[in-house]
Amino acid sequence: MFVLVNLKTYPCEPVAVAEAVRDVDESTDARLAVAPQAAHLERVAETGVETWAQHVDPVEHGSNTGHTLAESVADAGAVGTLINHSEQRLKLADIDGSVRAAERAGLETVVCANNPEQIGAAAALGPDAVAVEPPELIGTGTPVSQADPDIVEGAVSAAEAVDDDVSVLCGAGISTGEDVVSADDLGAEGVLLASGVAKADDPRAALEDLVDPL
Ligand SMILES: O=C(CO)COP(=O)(O)O
Repeated sequence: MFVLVNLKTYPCEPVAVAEAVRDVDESTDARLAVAPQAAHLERVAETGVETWAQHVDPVEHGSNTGHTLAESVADAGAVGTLINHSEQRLKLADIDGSVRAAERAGLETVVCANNPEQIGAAAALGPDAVAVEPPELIGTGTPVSQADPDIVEGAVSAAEAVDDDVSVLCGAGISTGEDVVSADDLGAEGVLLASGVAKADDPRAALEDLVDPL
């Protein structure tokens, strides 16, 4: 299973969380990675943890003030990027442009979507993976894998129908090892989570719990 920890803009210590993700990754067969704020990518990547960007824009080098260039996040040490997160929604043409920009920079891509219908559309753009995250469950601590298992199974079927090379992750409310096992049982190849680690009193212990049953 792939466990991708999104730090959003939570007030956590990104390097300390990165070191915990790196250390826990070494103790498990699961693949762990962390997605900090763009401004923290370099410091996080220097810890040796697998580092992801939270977003890249559909732009090239040039006059694009304030945009996030895929090549810059790759230079900072990111190896992948989220695209179209529920908190950073893009138009369809821009999702396509961001996937192409990420590919150009050699970044792995996970395109997020709300439901199986959108997952099918996202898979058609040819990312490495898609992630289904019902917005109403994000940050609630109620895991999608238990609250809405149909949406995870539906996302797996929708992606498979379009392109079975595209992996499916799920996210929203995932915070325990049991939640990750449920996601695995429903056919997801990984989970995307945030508050369960970034807002935990002890992020390292939260991560250890997450991977314990894997
Ligand atoms: O949006 C998410 C991950 O990108 C999910 O957030 P929570 O894990 O806080 O529900």
